[in-house]
Amino acid sequence: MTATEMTTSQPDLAEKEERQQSVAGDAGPDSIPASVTATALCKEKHAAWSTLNSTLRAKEGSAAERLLGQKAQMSSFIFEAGLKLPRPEPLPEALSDEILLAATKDDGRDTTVCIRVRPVLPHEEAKGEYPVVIASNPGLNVHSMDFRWNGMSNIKTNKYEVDLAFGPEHDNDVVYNAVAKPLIPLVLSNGMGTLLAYGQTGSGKTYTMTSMQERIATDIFSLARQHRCARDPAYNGSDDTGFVFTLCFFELMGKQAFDLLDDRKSISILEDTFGAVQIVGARQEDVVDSTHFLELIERGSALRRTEATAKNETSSRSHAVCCIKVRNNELPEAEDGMLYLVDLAGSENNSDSSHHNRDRINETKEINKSLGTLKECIRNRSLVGLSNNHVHIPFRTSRLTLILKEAFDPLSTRQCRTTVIANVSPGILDAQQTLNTMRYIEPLRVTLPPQPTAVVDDQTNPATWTNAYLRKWILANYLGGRVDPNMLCPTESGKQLCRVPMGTFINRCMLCEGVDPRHAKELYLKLWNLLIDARTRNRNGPSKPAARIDADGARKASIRPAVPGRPKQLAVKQLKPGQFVALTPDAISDGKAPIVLLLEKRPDGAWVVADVVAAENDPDRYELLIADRWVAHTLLLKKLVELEYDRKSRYYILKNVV
Ligand SMILES: Nc1ncnc2c1ncn2[C@@H]1O[C@H](COP(=O)(O)OP(=O)(O)OP(=O)(O)O)[C@@H](O)[C@H]1O
Repeated sequence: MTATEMTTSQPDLAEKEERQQSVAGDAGPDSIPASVTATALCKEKHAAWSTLNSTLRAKEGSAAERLLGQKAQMSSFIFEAGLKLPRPEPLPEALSDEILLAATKDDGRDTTVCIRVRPVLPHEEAKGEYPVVIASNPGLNVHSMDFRWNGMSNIKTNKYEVDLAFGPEHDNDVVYNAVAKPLIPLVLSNGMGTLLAYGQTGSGKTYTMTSMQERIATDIFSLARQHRCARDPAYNGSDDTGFVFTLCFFELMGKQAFDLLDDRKSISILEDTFGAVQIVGARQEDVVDSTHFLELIERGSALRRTEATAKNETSSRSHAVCCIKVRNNELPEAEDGMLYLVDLAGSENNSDSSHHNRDRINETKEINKSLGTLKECIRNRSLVGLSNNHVHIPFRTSRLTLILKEAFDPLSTRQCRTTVIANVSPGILDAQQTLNTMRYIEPLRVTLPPQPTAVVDDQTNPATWTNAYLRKWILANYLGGRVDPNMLCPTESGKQLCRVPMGTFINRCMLCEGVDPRHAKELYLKLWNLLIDARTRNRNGPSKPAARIDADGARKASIRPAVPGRPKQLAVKQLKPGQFVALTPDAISDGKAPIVLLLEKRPDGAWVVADVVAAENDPDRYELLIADRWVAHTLLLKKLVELEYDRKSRYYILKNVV
């Protein structure tokens, strides 16, 4: 107890004793009634508590001030230390071809991870802010202060590897040509391209995304014209390119979505029974030319919700999704190409959001949660090819990842490419947030093991072909090399090309001069015949005849020789598409697919089926591999089984054997 505390507390004690005596002692005529004394005591107690509270509050206040003072000291210390850093070397303004080639090389990955460091802004420079984030391709160096437990500190350089790093010297054209422009040909040939701008609030996401949108608005029409020119020598360069572009623009805030082309009307993001994602109620505008495209983007951007944050006066507090659908009128059966341009909401850390009210704190939590799910989906999608175990991709957890589902779905038959541009502020005061951004994006860049180049397992099985062997086969096998592999399969392996739908395949072939749809279809069927032969061989053993597909598309079943006297297993007339059927034991060659899903009955009575395999970690649950199709003779089909789809685990569960 301190001296001052002693002086204030001793009279209190004396008074208390005196009072206790008067309450407990002889109650004389002028003594205070017990009830009155109790009230007085309560009042006094209350007064003592409030004194104590105000003393504590004063102490808290001075502690907070002291903390603020320490923080200010720390900032100036960081600035001083930053000023001692060597000035970064200016980077060349254009990225060399070598760097671009290395970043876009075919290494089997569907995701490109880039970083963009914006310049120090004039108001930051006025405050003495100093750049400590330096792009040095293909990586990034972040200098940060490292504080030790003993009070010592030094400057630490954190190195990160990315596919491409853009510095303040690189303008929007350099960024666009390297990351966004390559997505347009993919989308025109029915693929799906996704461009995501990620980063801390105020790091330049909207600046980057707006400039990408402006350039895409011009180039998508000119590239469509070029495509038409290459296909049709009689084309006169008119606006009728055969492609129809439809745009919708909306923002996502937690579980809510608002249409930015229709006065922020509330819309719904739903998955239909076929698993396709529908944006219900959103206005979809057919875009006629670049001016119209830009007008729509401007209209939508003006309606985005913004709030002031610690780092940005007009921070976007939502994910803005601009979706461009490309329909090819010449090939109506092909899937529509999709281009998603997503300006993600700015990530904020705890200190940035410390002055927010409850709603804003919840909003920040929602944003960070959806960004976490996005990261998990991108990373797990890259891990699918690396692991033998089932890799869970939680794309249904947030609306954003549900919309981009196809980019993460390993069973997607479309060619997909995702590019993430992580934006960072260059200053020393943002170094911690920059490190957080790097920690977020670094795991997205999964390095795949080197693909075998010269070794082809089985020259008669396209599923085992590398891209190099596939190219060789196309050049050697088809029309004296008229189909250009750069158009048909720039990066795909044999297995990936077999997953491309027929419409898309034909569309890609027709981009080559002198190839008509009939030739393209023949090539598609030739590849599929090889694949079906190989699959059937694997299943039935080497001596069994294989399934065939005729030029008119009709499949002939692989005929498994009937075993004499074998009892009839199943009333084949009962069979309908959509039923699950267990196979006979000798049909299950490797024990992997005990059950199949009936897809389509061929004219000769055989069935096109898809494999249903037991989950790796749970033999009672099954997974449908819709892309693994083959033709099964009815003699291979043993019993009807009932499988129930469990939405929660996304597996099928065996209910009953009929
Ligand atoms: N590469 C750049 N060159 C010049 N200025 C830039 C660059 N990147 C960003 N800026 C400027 O930085 C400021 C913040 O950028 P922007 O609004 O795009 O940030 P943001 O990441 O979208 O922020 P938020 O998430 O809060 O919306 C703007 O004034 C913008 O003009």
